[in-house]
Amino acid sequence: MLECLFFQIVFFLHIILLPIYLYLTWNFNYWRKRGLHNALPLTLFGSFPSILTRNRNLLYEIDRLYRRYKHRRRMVGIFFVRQPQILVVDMRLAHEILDTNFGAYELTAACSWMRHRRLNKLDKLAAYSALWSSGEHWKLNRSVACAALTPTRLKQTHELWQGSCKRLMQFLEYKCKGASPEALDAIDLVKRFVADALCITIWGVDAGTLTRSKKPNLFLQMTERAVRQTRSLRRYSLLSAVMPVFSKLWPFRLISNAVENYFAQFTNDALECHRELRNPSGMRDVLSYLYTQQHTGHLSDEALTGLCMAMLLDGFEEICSTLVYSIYYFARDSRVQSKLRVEVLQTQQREHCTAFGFETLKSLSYLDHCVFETLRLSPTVQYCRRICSRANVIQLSKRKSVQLEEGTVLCIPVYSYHHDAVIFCEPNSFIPERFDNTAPKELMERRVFLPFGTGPRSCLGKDMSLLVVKAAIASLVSEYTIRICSQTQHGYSQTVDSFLLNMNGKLMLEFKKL
Ligand code: HEM
Repeated sequence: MLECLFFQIVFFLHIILLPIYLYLTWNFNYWRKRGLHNALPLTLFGSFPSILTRNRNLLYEIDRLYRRYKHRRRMVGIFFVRQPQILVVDMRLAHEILDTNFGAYELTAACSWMRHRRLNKLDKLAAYSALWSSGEHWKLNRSVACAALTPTRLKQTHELWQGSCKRLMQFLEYKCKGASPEALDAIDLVKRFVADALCITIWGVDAGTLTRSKKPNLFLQMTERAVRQTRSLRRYSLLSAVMPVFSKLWPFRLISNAVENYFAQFTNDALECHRELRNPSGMRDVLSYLYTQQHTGHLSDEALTGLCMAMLLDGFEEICSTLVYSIYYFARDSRVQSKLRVEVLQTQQREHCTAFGFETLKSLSYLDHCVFETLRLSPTVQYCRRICSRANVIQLSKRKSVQLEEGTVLCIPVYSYHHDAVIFCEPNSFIPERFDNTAPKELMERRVFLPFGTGPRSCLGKDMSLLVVKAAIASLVSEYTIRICSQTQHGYSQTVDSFLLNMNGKLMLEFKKL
């Protein structure tokens, strides 16, 4: 009787598990049939076990594959759970995909996901972001955002960030007063500063994130909420890769109603200030610029909110991460920090100034190299993904080529390029001096260094980000020494070193007034 029950259970288990097994492994011959070498996929996991085990960042697994194939193949077939994708190993091919043959790969993973959801129906405001849009929408969004961030306009806005830096230093002083030793959470500090700098640049008003108020700041809370929501898209796209029907059953929203309403109201209030000329930015902010466009008949109120919100959310996390990592590397390396301080203080003396002007900030070459070294070692965008917008043939060697179908996803492993010892000696060390011989610009032109991507879809916030990050660092190191404190030595560094900077966690550092 028991034996019979046992066989029945085994039989039913087979009936249930066999279709799942077949479903998950059905595609595993996909690349072999097309004559492309593929990294051996595992059932359930595909080429990346950590997608499900979550024991380490996906980027390390991409890096493992990159190292295995880098001198042997231009690209290899991989499986994102069961979805066939391509890992682009050859940097020249990456250049072709991102830049010279852009027409064939114009979609990014983000905008392709948004396209499938019929843009504008859900997430009205996200539709104004160049990051999330495609086709004509993308061209329009990108051109409006780029026009608001031209070098001339950035020069005008620069004074606003100087105000943000001043508020940062006042806030730091206030925070350090009671603390002993002066240990502060660097992530919290950076988030407050970046929210302040972006808010004054975009809306022309003070977000109040660097005030002494003990109450949680609503602007920061809403920004973080929106960033968290876009992050959870990763989990959602994983489920969609296993079961494409999932995305139809559960239409994920990128920006919740509450966040959308908050920023719509915020934009309205800021516009009121503009109309009554109570604008503290002296009309140098992005909203004022867009408002003049609105008067010439181009933009609706919804577009104004959408464009402003997109600019905040497309760059907030990236600037925060770059700034937090930079500060962390300075705290770990007193030699670099001292050398940087000498450059900053000597320039201050020479120019007889405390705050750095636009041109002066650009001329601080060691600071420039420190920021680029941070972006090399810890690129905030670890890999770029592109999607074939039409069927396309890629030459693998003189005699061999492979046909890629429309919709094929290609992964460009930026982190792995930045950590390739053939290009960057001692790739895992923080050495800003490496850029003394070869300037970051030259490496970017050779497409071996891609902190801001390359080609028509490269980052449009690059110049603004570099200026904001450099202004904050110059202010900090000119007045404080930054050191790792005991809490960080025995815990947090592990999390940071494992690359995934946990922006919801803490990074305790010591700030000591000079
Ligand atoms: C240090 C800070 C930043 C870093 C490291 C960074 C990095 C990048 C990278 C690597 C890409 C290309 C992604 C790809 O090719 O798939 C990108 C795209 C983009 N970035 Fe940034 N970014 C930063 C700040 C910003 C800021 C402040 C803004 C907002 C003004 C912004 C807006 C965008 C947009 C809209 C795109 C998509 C462009 C398009 O598809 O046409 N970024 N960023």
